[in-house]
Amino acid sequence: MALRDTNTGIALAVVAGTLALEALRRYLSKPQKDSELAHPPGPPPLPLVGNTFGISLKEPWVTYEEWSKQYGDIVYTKILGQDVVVINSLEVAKDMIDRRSNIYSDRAQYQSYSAYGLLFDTLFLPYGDEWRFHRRILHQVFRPDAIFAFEDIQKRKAMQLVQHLLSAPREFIRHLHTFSAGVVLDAVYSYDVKNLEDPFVKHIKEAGDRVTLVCSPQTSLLLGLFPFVKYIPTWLPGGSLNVKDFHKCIKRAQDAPFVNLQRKLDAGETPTCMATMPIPSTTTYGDNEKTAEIFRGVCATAFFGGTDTTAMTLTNLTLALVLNPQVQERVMRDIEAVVGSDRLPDLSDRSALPYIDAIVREVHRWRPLVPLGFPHYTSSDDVYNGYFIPKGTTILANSWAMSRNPSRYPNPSVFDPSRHLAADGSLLPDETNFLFGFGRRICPGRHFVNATLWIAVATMLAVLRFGPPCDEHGNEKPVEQGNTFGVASQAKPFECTIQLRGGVDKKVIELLRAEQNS
Ligand code: HEM
Repeated sequence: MALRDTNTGIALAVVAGTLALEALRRYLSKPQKDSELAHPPGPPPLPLVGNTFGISLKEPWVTYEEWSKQYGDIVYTKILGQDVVVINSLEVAKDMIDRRSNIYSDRAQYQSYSAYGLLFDTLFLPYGDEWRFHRRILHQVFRPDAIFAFEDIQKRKAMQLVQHLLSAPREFIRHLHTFSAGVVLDAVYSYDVKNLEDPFVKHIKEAGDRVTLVCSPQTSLLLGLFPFVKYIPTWLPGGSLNVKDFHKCIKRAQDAPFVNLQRKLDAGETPTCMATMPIPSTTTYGDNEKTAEIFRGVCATAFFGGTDTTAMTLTNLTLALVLNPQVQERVMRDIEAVVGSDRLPDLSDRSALPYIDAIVREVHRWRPLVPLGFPHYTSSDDVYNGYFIPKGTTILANSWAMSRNPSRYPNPSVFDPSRHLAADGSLLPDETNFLFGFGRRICPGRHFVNATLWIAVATMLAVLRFGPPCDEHGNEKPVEQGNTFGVASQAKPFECTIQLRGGVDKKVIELLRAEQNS
């Protein structure tokens, strides 16, 4: 990472200077407010920097939740001259972002997005025709009734995951990443990943990391003020921001999977994956070449958007299982009753095993992966409940605060899947969709990832038992329960034990072996 290899003191000074200059630029260039209506309430801003320094750097979502106790569900603040509205309640978020989605569906556009060619990725595109075209493709592939096409991949990869966990349990986080990359790469490009050393995975991972670096708010600011940073040679500190090298890296990650796929097609294979799905003739954008280029970008978006998110959620899920043996016991009993012990569960058992879906929902709620969602941006002025929300306001939906609402989720810090079940054991209507965002921008991969997580939990708990770590004398050690911080937040690395559970039928062991040898 570029900022990691610079001296920390210099980096801090550059960032502080950058922030101050940017604040001054925005303050001077900002037109006066043109409405008599008040903004929503919020903490009084300091000149130039606004409320920037009153916000926790590690957990801004906690600061915003505290503000909501004083100012209400919708809080206005100014960060570096930028209007920001933070929404802390699910009802208000639905009211604004879902019901007024024609106003709340845009994304802020930083100069770095176009300079680095990031607009191949749906996530960064402004609201408009090209974005709609992306969403049509994503919907066609990942809508609930289309994802069954990927069931075999999810099942096969889950069986490989169990094998990996049994053979090297200490490296479980690595296996969860291999599994996630494997499912998504196979679903998108029909590429079979064996391990994380795979050169293909390395290329795509490097491209993903560099996209994350360039789109971070600090780098965007830095590049806005010091555009020459783009030309720093690759061998100097900061060289990973070199724009020419960046383009090469992204192009390699986007094109290589297609070259590989073409080889398969030339050899007469008929792989089922996103990249071979026919694009309906109504789904075009510009000429054929442009359509094909966009299609490659949407495939890469699915890989970038789907891989780390799946692995990080599985890491949180493993922590939840280690800390809650009673949850594991219940799943094992359910699987025994519904599936028996001589085969593994598959997605056809899903409706008969609602507790596993409840676990998946609860892990999204218990440790929200993207606690502030991805910022939306208003494309025109709005008036909400008598408050003025100007065009160009950044909208942050505080999913973390929503997931901690005690009237909706009593004892919110407790991992309790049964809160998603009715008294008769059936699933309640899904109230955890907000953890995938809002309105027209809601994550298009949510049904696919929930199916992937379901099959992973079902397969793991049919065969394995997760427990706390032990020292060399076999005594249990405490489990690390902290969280990392960033745009996405996950469990800090922790230790655990993973063992074959008692009573697993020989047929199941043979099935797993057969999958490993295939
Ligand atoms: C646990 C896993 C995941 C979580 C928590 C998650 C969460 C999110 C969130 C919060 C957003 C922003 C939504 C908004 O702006 O309101 C988003 C956007 C997006 N996600 Fe996911 N996601 C996950 C998995 C996936 C997967 C598996 C895929 C693809 C197969 C995917 C593809 C995308 C794309 C393309 C967008 C951009 C949507 C747009 O801007 O229109 N995500 N995701």
